[in-house]
Amino acid sequence: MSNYLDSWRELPAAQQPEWPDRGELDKVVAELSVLPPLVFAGECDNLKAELAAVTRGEAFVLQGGDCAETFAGATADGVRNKLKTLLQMAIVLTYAGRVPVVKIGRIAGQFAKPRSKGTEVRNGVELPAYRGDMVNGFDFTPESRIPNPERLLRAYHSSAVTLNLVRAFTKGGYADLRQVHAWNQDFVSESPAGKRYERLAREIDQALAFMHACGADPAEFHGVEFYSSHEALILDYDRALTRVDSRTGEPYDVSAHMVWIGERTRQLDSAHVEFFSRIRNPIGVKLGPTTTAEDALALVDKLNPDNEPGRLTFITRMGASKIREHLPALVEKVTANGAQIAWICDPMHGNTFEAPSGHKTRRLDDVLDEVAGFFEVHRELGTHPGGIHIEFTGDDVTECVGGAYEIAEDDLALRYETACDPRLNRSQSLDMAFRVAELYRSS
Ligand SMILES: O=C[C@H](O)[C@H](O)COP(=O)(O)O
Ligand SMILES: C=C(OP(=O)(O)O)C(=O)O
Repeated sequence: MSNYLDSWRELPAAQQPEWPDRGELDKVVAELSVLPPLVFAGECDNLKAELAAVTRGEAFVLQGGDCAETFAGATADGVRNKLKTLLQMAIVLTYAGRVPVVKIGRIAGQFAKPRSKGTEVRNGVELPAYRGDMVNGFDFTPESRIPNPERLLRAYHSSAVTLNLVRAFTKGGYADLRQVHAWNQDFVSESPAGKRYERLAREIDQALAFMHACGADPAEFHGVEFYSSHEALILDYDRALTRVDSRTGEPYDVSAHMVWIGERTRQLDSAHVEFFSRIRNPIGVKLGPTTTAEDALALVDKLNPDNEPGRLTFITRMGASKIREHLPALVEKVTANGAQIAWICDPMHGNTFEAPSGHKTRRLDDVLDEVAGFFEVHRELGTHPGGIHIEFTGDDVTECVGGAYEIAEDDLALRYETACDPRLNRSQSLDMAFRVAELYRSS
């Protein structure tokens, strides 16, 4: 099995850190290889079954969280705020969109970032780019930017702590449907989206009271299934956390329920695609505007040769100005080929621009327009718009412009806290959920 799982080592692997000491890396990898799994293979299979329902048009994916998690951000408040945002969005989609929602966090492992440039220049000083807390430090000093393999271990432990909190919140009463009001009790409650949410929560209360009176109180009302995911970028880490499932004898990357391949590492003959072809998790591939239908079909052949529903999700990230032009041919040809795919829309990564202040940002209107384009294309082709993949935080940050509070480019510096790309804040995320629910109902 170890040769089978190591075939990727012969192939070009983009975006890997230049570890200064290979011996140190080997020591850390050996340690990671014997640590307990973060998730169980059976849970990965459950997610695969839920994603199979998405490919059949019976459910909708909400996948989201930080662009780049940080070790410092793995606190009870930080995790609870993200979870709260996702639960609020999911309830809006379920209630207003009338669709079961598969909830997947970009959480408990999203610690590595692919970068457009290998270095960063500030005031004439050039240093290696920050590649996520799993690799090097965010501080702009030569020491902090040196890749340090000890960080792989910290990423594992930070993921474990986060997942522990997520499991406690989602199964220990916090995600109970009777808590719909509690998720809305802070700064977001005063926003227009927060007020709209409160009205919806009151309707849910009434529906619950009615069902209770009828004697119905299913377990699904008292907790939610919640899954973890990240971009499996640093192959030494994800390989070290791959274990053979004792039930089936099949290998799973047990660092997360779902892992995805990024737009920058999805080449057919790349180490990433090879590694992913060997694991049995549900997997995603990001597809940008230059993807051809032939590229997508070749990925289907390599990554899902048995055409297993729920195994492969395509996460398209075209940009608002390109999606209506580029997505139709992809979806049409892949569908004509009979491939079982869950199609989901990442409306963030194709819509980033630099504000005059130098902050990377995104306009909420562009984000919503890409989602609208995604629904239009699928409606036109008679295929299923299967979900959204977004970057958000539970905090009141000012990183994306627009929304009901009209965050302007001049406001970005007020609370710009992301370690990499700009995220939607709580009320922008809720705004988005209402919009997506409307689009879903009318599609
Ligand atoms: O999150 C995605 C990428 O890591 C990010 O967009 C890269 O940003 P960069 O273009 O600043 O390197
Ligand atoms: C890097 C990312 O996206 P993409 O690969 O689509 O650029 C990401 O989602 O963090």
